[in-house]
Amino acid sequence: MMNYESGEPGDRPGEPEPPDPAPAVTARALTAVRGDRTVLRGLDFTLPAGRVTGLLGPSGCGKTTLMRAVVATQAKVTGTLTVLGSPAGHPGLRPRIGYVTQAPSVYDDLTVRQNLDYFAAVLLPGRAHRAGRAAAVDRALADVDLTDHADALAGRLSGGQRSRVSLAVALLGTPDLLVLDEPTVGLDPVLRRDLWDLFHRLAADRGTTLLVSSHVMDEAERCHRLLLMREGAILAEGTPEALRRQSGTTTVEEAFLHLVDTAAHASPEEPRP
Ligand SMILES: Nc1ncnc2c1ncn2[C@@H]1O[C@H](COP(=O)(O)OP(=O)(O)OP(=O)(O)O)[C@@H](O)[C@H]1O
Repeated sequence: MMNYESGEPGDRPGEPEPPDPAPAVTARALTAVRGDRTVLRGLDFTLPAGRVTGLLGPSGCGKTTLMRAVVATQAKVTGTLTVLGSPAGHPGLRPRIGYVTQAPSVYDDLTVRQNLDYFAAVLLPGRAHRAGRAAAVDRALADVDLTDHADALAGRLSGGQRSRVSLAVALLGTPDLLVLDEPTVGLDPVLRRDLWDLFHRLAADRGTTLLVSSHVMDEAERCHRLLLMREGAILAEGTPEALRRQSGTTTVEEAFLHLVDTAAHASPEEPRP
């Protein structure tokens, strides 16, 4: 069921890209300090609406911090950050953004369906929404391919299944922006492929904007666009194809390494903050 369903050009990575739509997120001079370290250093980037943007870079480069800034859970952030037309953190954005952290947030002593029922009740309280809640839960279960496990206790699921319950919770409210922190970590290749298919289906069919982090470079090829990060800075931004072409390489991983070398030669003495 997790297949591409749209025939629009550019929906599959590797196909000709249509012009980027208006940005769903725009960051200018985005800086974040954690402890006594400047973790994001004056970032400029955009996330086009209705596209899957991959946020790639080595462990510790600041991917989670950038995501936390976008969903406004990160303290000590400066610069300008506009999300879905409002400043990041605007109360009106809360129901429009889904955020899935690296640690699955599920109740182990509840079944999969009970977990979703609980979060649906928080999102859509009251008797008037009973039918809407049931429909949202059924749809989210189907989205993540867990309908057959709806009555299983969450505590008895595999790691990958638990992550998918977390993702289903984030999908309950039909978010316009979905921010996913390393959602495919530890998954087998088939599940990874199915999840990426789901991400593309959400973008193509529902117009959802997705920001998906990974430190595995081979996932880059699955994205419409990429933000390549290193040491708190954006090294490059563009389609996988454009990044490969600009650096004269055949893979995004080689492009990344080329960009790292180029940056090192451009500023060999640059001090680290
Ligand atoms: N609470 C904190 N106080 C101080 N420094 C922190 C804190 N949390 C994270 N950091 C530092 O901020 C930097 C960026 O961390 P972040 O979690 O954003 O990186 P990441 O790219 O998401 O890493 P990973 O891929 O391992 O999840 C790291 O050097 C980390 O050590």
